Amino acid sequence: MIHIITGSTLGGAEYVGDHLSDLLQDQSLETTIHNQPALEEIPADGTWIIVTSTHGAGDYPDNIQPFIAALQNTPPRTNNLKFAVVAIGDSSYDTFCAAGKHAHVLLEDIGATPLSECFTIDIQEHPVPEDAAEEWLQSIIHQLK
Ligand SMILES: Cc1cc2nc3c(=O)[nH]c(=O)nc-3n(C[C@H](O)[C@H](O)[C@H](O)COP(=O)(O)O)c2cc1C
Repeated sequence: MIHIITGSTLGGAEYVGDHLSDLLQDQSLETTIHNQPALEEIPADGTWIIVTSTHGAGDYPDNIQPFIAALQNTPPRTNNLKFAVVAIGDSSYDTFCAAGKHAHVLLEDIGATPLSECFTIDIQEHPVPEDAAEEWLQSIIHQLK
């Protein structure tokens, strides 16, 4: 099972999560989308794809903050957990994609196995972030089958 966990304020990261889910299902892979992620409801095995934007001054969107805090405070066993992070942001901020970059390091710190580097999408360059995310997915999808 591939769990798609989104952090979004304005909906953009949620759209990217929906698009990745559709593409994965087209390849007969099973997905569950968590737009209000709660750590206790998401098994720490299989694959997590975290898709998060950055808000405030390098902060996580509100909806994903409790999930991240729970990961920090009560990390699950991650021996069987692979992950990838898609970070969406705007390069006009000094804190470009800070939330997604933080999530990537956090998951590595708690022992999960990365499937790729943290993938950043700059909305200045990619006003439709789904397209960049789709291209990225093609580069890692062989690891998900
Ligand atoms: C108030 C505000 C603060 C933002 N702060 C950052 C930031 O610190 N770093 C960054 O990379 N992008 C920042 N952004 C850009 C958003 O991450 C970007 O617009 C993203 O596409 C929003 O995705 P969402 O619709 O999922 O919330 C900010 C946007 C807003 C409106």
